Amino acid sequence: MSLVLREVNLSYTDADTTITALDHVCMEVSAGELVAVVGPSGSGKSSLLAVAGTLLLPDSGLVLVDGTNVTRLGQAERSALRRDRIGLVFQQPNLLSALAAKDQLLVAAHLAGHRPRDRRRRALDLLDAVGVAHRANRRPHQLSGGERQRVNIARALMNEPSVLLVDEPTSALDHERGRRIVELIAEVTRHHRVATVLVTHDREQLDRVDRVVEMHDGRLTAVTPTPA
Ligand SMILES: Nc1ncnc2c1ncn2[C@@H]1O[C@H](COP(=O)(O)OP(=O)(O)OP(=O)(O)O)[C@@H](O)[C@H]1O
Repeated sequence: MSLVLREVNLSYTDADTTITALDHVCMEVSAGELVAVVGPSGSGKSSLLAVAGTLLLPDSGLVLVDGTNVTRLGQAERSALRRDRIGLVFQQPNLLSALAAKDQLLVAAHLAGHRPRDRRRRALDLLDAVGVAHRANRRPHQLSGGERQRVNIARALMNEPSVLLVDEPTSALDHERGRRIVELIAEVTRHHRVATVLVTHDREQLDRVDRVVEMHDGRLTAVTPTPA
């Protein structure tokens, strides 16, 4: 199992109040599986991704990435694991404004220590796979919103992660472009055998996912099969 959350609890303390964001959350995602997380605003979806992505440590419970218990790792080890095994895609593609599309991917691979020749070939292959090879030399402001999100997805795959965490990737896109991005995420999940968690509020885009889980008040309250 690529990603396992077991009895995960997370709370935020704000002045004199404590907000429970994750309440005994359990989840398992295997390689090549796409799981969607839906739920109302404030239900804990982004907190779930932050914990799964090792950006936040839970108050209690286990988070396993490829069998490694991340809650036992020090900060440097956790950063290395995040860089090497986890791909993150956020709502707004956080691309570097000065760099061309292919260089966004090369920087990610450089930081992970991949050989220059390998990383150049992989970057171009990935841009081709997500449909923007013809935009490889363009900078973010020269790309459409959909193209930026495609580059973002390609970059997240650059270091061959086991786990792909995607937070509302279609919120800045129109319906048709959004649908194509979810299709792309389904394709890369299968092709690259990543365990993908997709947070979305758009229930119309769930026909390409393997499973849907619902969050309410920090709890995973329902697990539904893919709509027919
Ligand atoms: N840094 C923080 N400090 C205090 N409370 C927080 C913090 N981040 C989130 N929360 C609270 O934790 C709860 C869960 O928030 P979270 O962002 O995980 O929900 P969400 O389902 O992703 O919401 P949305 O769909 O609006 O993005 C909410 O009550 C939120 O107000």
